[in-house]
Amino acid sequence: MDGMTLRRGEPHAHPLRRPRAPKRNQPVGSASGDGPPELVVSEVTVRFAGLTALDAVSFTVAPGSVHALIGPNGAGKSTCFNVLSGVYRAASGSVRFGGAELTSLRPHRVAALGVARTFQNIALSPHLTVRDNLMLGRHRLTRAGFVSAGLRLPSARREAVRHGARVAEIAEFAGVGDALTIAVGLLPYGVQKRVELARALCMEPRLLLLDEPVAGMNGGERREMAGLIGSVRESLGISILLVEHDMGMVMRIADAVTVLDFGRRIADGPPEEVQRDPEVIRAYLGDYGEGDSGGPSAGREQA
Ligand SMILES: Nc1ncnc2c1ncn2[C@@H]1O[C@H](COP(=O)(O)OP(=O)(O)OP(=O)(O)O)[C@@H](O)[C@H]1O
Repeated sequence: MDGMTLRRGEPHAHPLRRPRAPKRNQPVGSASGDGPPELVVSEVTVRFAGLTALDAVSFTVAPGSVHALIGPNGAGKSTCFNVLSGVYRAASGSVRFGGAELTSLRPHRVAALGVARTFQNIALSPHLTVRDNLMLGRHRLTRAGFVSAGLRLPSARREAVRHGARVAEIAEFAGVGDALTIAVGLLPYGVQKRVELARALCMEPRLLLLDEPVAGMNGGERREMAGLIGSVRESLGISILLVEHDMGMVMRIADAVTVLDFGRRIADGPPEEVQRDPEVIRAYLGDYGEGDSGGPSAGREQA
């Protein structure tokens, strides 16, 4: 299953047999020849004690699209991500990814279906090298058992070589190929965030959940990350659902936007429509204060 497709439209090519290593952001292939299925979130409700964090929220992430989930602080975005990745249970509603119902699955079962996630705060092992962190991302694809790996049986060695080559390829794609032997904790913040995205790609996902991928980055780092996310969509055909406060980035890279406010969906559609929606403008003005530049149409100049 891992890395068998060079790019969409070339389903039989094997990226590891290519004569030249891909340069940064060149296609590296996806998990399988299959495109991702739709992600259909239907009427999902989540309650914490007396608080309704998500109130019958519905939206659909089209296959191969970049879909942004936005909203003021406390709107329910992280709660939604946690439902999609199996961390929180919904009180009601469903989340279908192809033929699978995700709401009843635990996180490792959701991951096994090809749903990978990055976190708001970097969740890498800082003392391990980039290569080792990325190899950990391939854990679920590893077939060699503990014993055969420990005994360094030929089959386990061959598998390790194959995963190592794939890791190097994905690292090149993400622009961190030069850092494979460096401990993650020694790298600049923006590079660490790209390593995190690369680790998610190492799971050969069909759907990527990116939680504030450019939070804390400077302008240059933001542009690089936006370019990388665009490349993931264009080269790998992976669906991407992202939570992001940087509205400039959302409006530039998202194909569709869902807006939450107090746990309710208040808008859903193409970015240019959503940013003109009076209810969305009201929600943001309420959150940021009138005249503040943090509203949904404010960020075009950002990043
Ligand atoms: N584990 C929890 N227990 C109780 N309440 C929670 C829990 N997680 C979230 N909430 C509450 O649910 C609501 C939605 O929170 P959530 O973190 O999903 O919002 P968000 O849109 O991601 O906000 P932010 O942009 O600030 O990260 C908030 O009122 C929050 O306080």
